[in-house]
Amino acid sequence: MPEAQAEFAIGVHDLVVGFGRQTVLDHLSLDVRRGEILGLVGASGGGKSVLMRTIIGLIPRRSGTIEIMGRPIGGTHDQSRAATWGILFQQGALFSSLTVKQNVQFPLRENLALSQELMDEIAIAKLEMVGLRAQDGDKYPSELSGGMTKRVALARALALDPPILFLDEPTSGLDPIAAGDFDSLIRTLQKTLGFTVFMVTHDLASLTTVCDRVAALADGKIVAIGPMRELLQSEHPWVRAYFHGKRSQMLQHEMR
Ligand SMILES: Nc1ncnc2c1ncn2[C@@H]1O[C@H](COP(=O)(O)OP(=O)(O)OP(=O)(O)O)[C@@H](O)[C@H]1O
Repeated sequence: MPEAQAEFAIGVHDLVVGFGRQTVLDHLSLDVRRGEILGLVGASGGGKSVLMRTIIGLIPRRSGTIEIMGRPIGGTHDQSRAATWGILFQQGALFSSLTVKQNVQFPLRENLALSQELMDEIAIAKLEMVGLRAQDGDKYPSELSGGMTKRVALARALALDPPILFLDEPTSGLDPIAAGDFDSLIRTLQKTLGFTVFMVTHDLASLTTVCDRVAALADGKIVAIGPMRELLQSEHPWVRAYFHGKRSQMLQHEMR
């Protein structure tokens, strides 16, 4: 199907992934709609990162199909898809020996042949887009706060204007104010640019305020998916325990 007609940005069908004798994802199916922010929750060690890494081709699958923007993708890393998604890994994962500007320019250098002048302009535009200043571009990662590091990583993930953005626990390690600011930034950019977001998170505030839908991963499968208010009604034991456990109840009460 041509990209313009694909209803789903990501379509995962009957996916099986494992390591040795361990099966992590067991006939898992999941559709991510175009232009939505989908949050993925699941137990620690339940396979959230494995699912994300399999979708982007970093982990081979045993069986099942994966479609990105209506096109099937291969079982291993597919370089031609580099401009289709941007990724923000949990720790930001910036190159410590490169300046902020060089980090943001990295995907441009890898995938396009642009003049240095144009790359500088793009890098500054991307930094401003994520709320940083042009002069921050000359700093090194060690000179940045946690919130700034995430923003630089986001600017780098969006350098090639990808239609899909993968976020792996984007607010982990941030204080509540910085986390809230980062959530708002994601929401604003998504509304403005219209990309699709696939976000792994444990952050109840992010799930409630940013995600259009939330998917719950348990026993290697998606056991519930829908807007947060529907997930809160789910009868699945793990989903109930997750959202109605003592800690979640306390937070939800505080968020009211
Ligand atoms: N490269 C690998 N080789 C072998 N086992 C792996 C590999 N990557 C992940 N696993 C295993 O797959 C399972 C799922 O791991 P995964 O990192 O996806 O969990 P997660 O849901 O992201 O957890 P967390 O919320 O703690 O980050 C774990 O048992 C883990 O040990």
